[in-house]
Amino acid sequence: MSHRHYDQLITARWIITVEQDGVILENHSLAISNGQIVATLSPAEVAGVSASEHLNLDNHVLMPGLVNLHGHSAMTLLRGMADDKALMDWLQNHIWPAEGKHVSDAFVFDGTLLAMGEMFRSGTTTINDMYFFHAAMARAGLAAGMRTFVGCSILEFPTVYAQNADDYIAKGMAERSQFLGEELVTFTLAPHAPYTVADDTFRKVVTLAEQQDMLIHCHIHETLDEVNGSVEQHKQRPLARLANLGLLSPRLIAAHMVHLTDAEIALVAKHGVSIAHNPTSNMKLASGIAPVQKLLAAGVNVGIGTDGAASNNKLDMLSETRMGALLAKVGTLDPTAVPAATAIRMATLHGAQALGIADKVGSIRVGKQADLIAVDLAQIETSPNFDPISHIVYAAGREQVSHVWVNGRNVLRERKLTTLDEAELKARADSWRVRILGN
Ligand SMILES: CSC[C@H]1O[C@@H](n2cnc3c(O)ncnc32)[C@H](O)[C@@H]1O
Ligand SMILES: [Zn+2]
Repeated sequence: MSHRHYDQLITARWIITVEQDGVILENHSLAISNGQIVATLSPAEVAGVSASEHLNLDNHVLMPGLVNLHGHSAMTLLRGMADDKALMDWLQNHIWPAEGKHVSDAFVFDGTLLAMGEMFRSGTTTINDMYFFHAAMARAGLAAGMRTFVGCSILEFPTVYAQNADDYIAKGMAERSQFLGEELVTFTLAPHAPYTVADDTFRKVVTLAEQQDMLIHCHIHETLDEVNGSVEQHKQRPLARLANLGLLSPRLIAAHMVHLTDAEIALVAKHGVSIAHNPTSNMKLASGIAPVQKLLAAGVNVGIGTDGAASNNKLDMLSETRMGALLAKVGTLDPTAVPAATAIRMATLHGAQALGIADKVGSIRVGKQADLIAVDLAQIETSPNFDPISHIVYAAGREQVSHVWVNGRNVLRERKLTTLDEAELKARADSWRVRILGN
C-alpha cells in the first residue's frame, strides 16, 4: 500500500462523531486535506502515514463544530442595555429605539466580528444570523472565517436600514448578489415575525425563496402575547396564518416555537419545518419553555441557537446545549428528556440539516468539511472523566474549548483567535460604548 501524506492529522483522546448517538472513537486520528476530512485512522493505521502538521490532543474531545441556528450577531454591542424585561417591552421600549439611533454598516461589522470572536471561543463554527446591513454581516463572516448564513431582514416599518418591505427585499437581494459564490456565506430571507410582516410580504418571500432557492428564517410563536395578538388581529394563530400563506416547508427555520398545540407540532412535522430552539433567551425574556421533547418525538428537526447577546446575554453554544438538555427535563418533569447525546446532535447535525448543509458539516465523516472543535477535559471541572459525552453537555465550560477549525482552517489555537485580534475587538467594543453613551 502506498504511503499517504495529508495536510493535517489531528489525533484526539476521544472523537464524538455524532454519526451514531453514544459512539466515541478512542485515540483515533482525523486526516484532513484541502479542508476536508479524508480518513479516520486507528492508532495502528496512523503509524503508516505522514502529514504536514500533526496535532496531538491527548486530553481532548474532538467533535463537530457547533451550529448556532439563530442569532443576531451585531447585538453584542447592545449587550446588557436592557435586561429583565418581557419581549415586547424589551423590543419596543429599549432595543428598537437603540437600534434606530446606532445601527449602521460600521456598527454591524464591528458587532458581528465581536460576536464571532466570542462564538469561536465557545466552539461555534456556523452561525445562522439575522440582522440589518447584510453586506457588513457577510464581510465580517469572511474576515473571521466563520460559516455564515446572513438573514436579510424584512419588516413592514422603516428602520435605519430600509423604508418598507419591498425596500428591505430589494436591498437584501442586491447585497446578496455581491457574495454569490463565496463558500462560507449564504444569504437567507428573514421576515422578522408574524406580528411585523404582512400577508402580501410573506407571499412574496415564499415566491422569492422558491425562485432563488433560499431558506426562510423567521421568529414564530415566541410568546403567548404574539399568539393571542394574532388571534385578535387575524382570527387565527400565527402558524395557521403562515400555513395558509404557504410558508411551512423544509425551507423554513422557525426560531423559538415556544407555544404550540399538539396539532401544531404535527403540522410542522408534516411540512418538514426546522426549529431553532433558544433556551436561554426564552428563559430570560420569560417567553416560556418550548416543547422540545414532543417536537423530537414527532420527528421535527430541532437545532439550538443563542438568539442575540442582548437577550441571552452570552453567545455560548456549549452552555446553550446544556440549557437545552436541562430545560427539557424541567419542562416535562422527565429526567430522560433530551439526553446528552441528543443535545449534542441538536447543536451540530440538526443545525446543519436545518441549513441544508448536512452533507458538508454537522458530523465527523469522511468526505465532510473539517468544521471541528477540540475541548480539553483535563481540568478539575471535568475530572474524573467517566463519560466524555456527559462532560461536554453537563460539565465543560467554554473556557475548555481549545481549538476550532472551519473548513480545516484553524481559527482558534490554544484559545487564541488566529483570524481576529482580541485587543482590537475589545477596543472597538469600548469605542461603541463611548459613542452610545454620548447619544
Ligand atoms: C429582523 S432583524 C432582527 C430584529 O429582531 C430583533 N430581535 C432580536 N431578538 C429578537 C427576538 O427574540 N424576538 C423578536 N425580535 C428579536 C432585533 O432587535 C432586530 O430588530
Ligand atoms: Zn431572535
